[in-house]
Amino acid sequence: MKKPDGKVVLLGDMNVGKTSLLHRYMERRFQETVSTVGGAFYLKQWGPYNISIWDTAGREQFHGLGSMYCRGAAAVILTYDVNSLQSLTELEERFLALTDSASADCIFAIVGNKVDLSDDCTLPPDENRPEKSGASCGSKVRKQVRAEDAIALYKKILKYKMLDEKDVPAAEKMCFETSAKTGYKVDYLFETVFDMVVPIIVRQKAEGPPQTVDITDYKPAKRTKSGCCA
Ligand SMILES: Nc1nc2c(ncn2[C@@H]2O[C@H](COP(=O)(O)OP(=O)(O)OP(=O)(O)O)[C@@H](O)[C@H]2O)c(=O)[nH]1
Ligand SMILES: [Mg+2]
Repeated sequence: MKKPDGKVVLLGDMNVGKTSLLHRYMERRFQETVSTVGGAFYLKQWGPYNISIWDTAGREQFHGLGSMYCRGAAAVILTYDVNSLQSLTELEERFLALTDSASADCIFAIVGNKVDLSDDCTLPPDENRPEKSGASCGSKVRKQVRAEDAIALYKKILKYKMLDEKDVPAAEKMCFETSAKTGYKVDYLFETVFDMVVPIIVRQKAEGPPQTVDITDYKPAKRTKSGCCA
């Protein structure tokens, strides 16, 4: 197997569509998924570099693995469901701390997935939020999370990381809305992130191998019959 030069990690609550986004990008289709167990990765050739893209499990029981997957990551894609405010809140409360093990110059992207369920129902900024999830908006569900909410989270991340807004990509550039189902903005998301991680990969390579063990170097002692990689 080719050795990855850099790592991108998808984090976020269960059911937000991390696996579906990765399938859509790598396999060019939307297919039924099962909730991820542990983690799995794809390798993507980007220019002269091999980038490993890690899909992690959002389920609470696998939470402890998150910081291991993030170790040395050049980028973290924090994913939520635009129809679930709770899934955005979880990014701050549960997932952000897992990124402490990422590279010091790690890029952060915030991705609101499943816009196909609500893309023509954006809540106007001056309107109160619906009381309950699933408020009707024509034939679609009203979107619960506004782009401004994601931008506010990005700014909180910069504060948490003690980064200056001037030194990092603008919030508007790093907050995306996607649909794994229709493919909307999925290529744009991954390709923007890949372009941004190249300088980090170049620096990481110049500095030599990391002193910490990388999960991507892990070689199982014995393969199961199915060759499972979960
Ligand atoms: N309508 C719609 N459904 C989606 C989209 N992305 C994912 N889904 C559905 O949402 C459910 C969860 O998707 P997954 O990709 O398995 O979610 P996940 O974030 O990987 O979940 P965990 O592995 O449990 O952490 C599945 O039923 C998907 O078919 C999308 O963009 N639009
Ligand atoms: Mg999954």
